[in-house]
Amino acid sequence: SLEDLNSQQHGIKRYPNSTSGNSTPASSYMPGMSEDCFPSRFLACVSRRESAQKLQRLFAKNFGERGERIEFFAGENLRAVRESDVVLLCCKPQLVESILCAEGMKDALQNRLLISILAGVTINQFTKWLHPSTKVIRAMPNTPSKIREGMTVVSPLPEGCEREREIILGIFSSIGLCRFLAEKHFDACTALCGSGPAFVCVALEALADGGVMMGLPRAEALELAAQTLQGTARMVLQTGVHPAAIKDSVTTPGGCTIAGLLSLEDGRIRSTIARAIQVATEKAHDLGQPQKAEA
Ligand SMILES: NC(=O)C1=CN([C@@H]2O[C@H](COP(=O)(O)OP(=O)(O)OC[C@H]3O[C@@H](n4cnc5c(N)ncnc54)[C@H](OP(=O)(O)O)[C@@H]3O)[C@@H](O)[C@H]2O)C=CC1
Ligand SMILES: O=C(O)[C@@H]1CCC=N1
Repeated sequence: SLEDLNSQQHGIKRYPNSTSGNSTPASSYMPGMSEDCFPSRFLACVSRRESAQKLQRLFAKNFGERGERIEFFAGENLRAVRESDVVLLCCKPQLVESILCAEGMKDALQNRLLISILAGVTINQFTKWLHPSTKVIRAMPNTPSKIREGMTVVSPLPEGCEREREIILGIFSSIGLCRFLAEKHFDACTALCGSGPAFVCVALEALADGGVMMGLPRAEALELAAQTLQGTARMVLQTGVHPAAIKDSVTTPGGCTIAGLLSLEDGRIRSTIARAIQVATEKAHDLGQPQKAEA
């Protein structure tokens, strides 16, 4: 099947949301979890009251399709953590120490699952701020999660954490693809899928600009570019065909595609894009080191 081809050729796999085969009823383990391991109650914490109000307005319209509830807290991290089973940490890397070392936080986080999406901050760093009973994992989601087309990479869980694994998949599979990868790859994943949407948007904008240069109306040029990008990416994901094979199949000998491709190669497009991932990876690593992040 296409799915088999995917996992053989590129290891692409969409993990299921379901908890089939699970023998522990969710309610006996974590009261805030629904049966399918998706949280039934969310407590969103920010620092400023205006942010909480803004989020409240935003989520008033599009939240709770599975019956889950959301509440907003400004400057009340400790209270929210005490009422939670799973904590998703999404602050800037340079704020993590002050947030986790706030009075009472270490105790409040005992026996909780802490999921960090912070760039560059390692699990080893977290263990210094936390009680040993706090389970820490890292996740690196990206912006297309907003339309449930995200790519989230999650660090592996220790043995015996099947329930936590299902909770993590329940959360991140609901907003796109989710896969586990060793923590040593996280800085590269941060660059490729965390920063990736920004890099892709530069290419998208440039494609549309080229169309505009040749007389296309701006809106249509952007639509053509975006759908072309989406369609091609979906071919790779759904069929497992290598990008080089798609490129070759488009390229008629002596045609216009090879003319455009040679122009791209003159501009060293491949090494330019690959180097962007390299420097973003190096920077992501530095974000976890306080002195370097501030430099
Ligand atoms: N942007 C992206 O695409 C991705 C970002 N990340 C990671 O996500 C993290 C956040 O990045 P980003 O979303 O860009 O940052 P933002 O500045 O947009 O969001 C940070 C949030 O943290 C809140 N906050 C700040 N201080 C506190 C505090 N003391 N207590 C509670 N909440 C607080 C802010 O609330 P308030 O508004 O009230 O100040 C704000 O809502 C970073 O660690 C980044 O590495 C990971 C993957 C992708
Ligand atoms: O630019 C950043 O630091 C964050 C991490 C990945 C995406 N944005």
